[in-house]
Amino acid sequence: MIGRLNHVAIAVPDLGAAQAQYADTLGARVGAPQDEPDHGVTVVFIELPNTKIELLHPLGEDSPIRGFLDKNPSGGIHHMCFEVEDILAARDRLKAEGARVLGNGEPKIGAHGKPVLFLHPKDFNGCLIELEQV
Ligand SMILES: C[C@@H](C(=O)O)C(=O)SCCNC(=O)CCNC(=O)[C@H](O)C(C)(C)COP(=O)(O)OP(=O)(O)OC[C@H]1O[C@@H](n2cnc3c(N)ncnc32)[C@H](O)[C@@H]1OP(=O)(O)O
Ligand SMILES: [Co+2]
Repeated sequence: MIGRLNHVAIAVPDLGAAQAQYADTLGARVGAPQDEPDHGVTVVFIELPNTKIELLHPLGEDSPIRGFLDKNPSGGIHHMCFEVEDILAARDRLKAEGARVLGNGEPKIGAHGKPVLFLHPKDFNGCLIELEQV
């Protein structure tokens, strides 16, 4: 059911510093910061030949990554995003398997303008999973 690895997300305490590190130290192709108010984050995408890295920084008072950064003040890998062809079919299959779909269970539009859903990290070996319909 899951397809390509769309991105690996890293929560970072200083977005400008992380952006500069990927651009200058690692020599990567780094995009511009993008506010995602519906998701409570500002994101920067880094284009790699085979996938993307998403740098995440909290946006607003109720950011879902605030607790993670409080626990990991120097940052850390936050989630992996897998592509699916049919996100509602994927959601229903996962729910039937007992996985917890986060939020209200309905897809939101993600940073690429496509529907996304998140699955509880405790149901997947401590790894928060994002699904994106492509
Ligand atoms: C723009 C979009 C896109 O790409 O298109 C995005 O990616 S938006 C990316 C940001 N959006 C999201 O992440 C939306 C989905 N996430 C959420 O709803 C939340 O972040 C949760 C995953 C429910 C966690 O929320 P919160 O940290 O407030 O809850 P909590 O403190 O009760 O955490 C429950 C347990 O999960 C652990 N936990 C929390 N975040 C985790 C993570 N990212 N990876 C692995 N474990 C994690 C905590 O340490 C804790 O474990 P212990 O109990 O063992 O201490
Ligand atoms: Co993401």
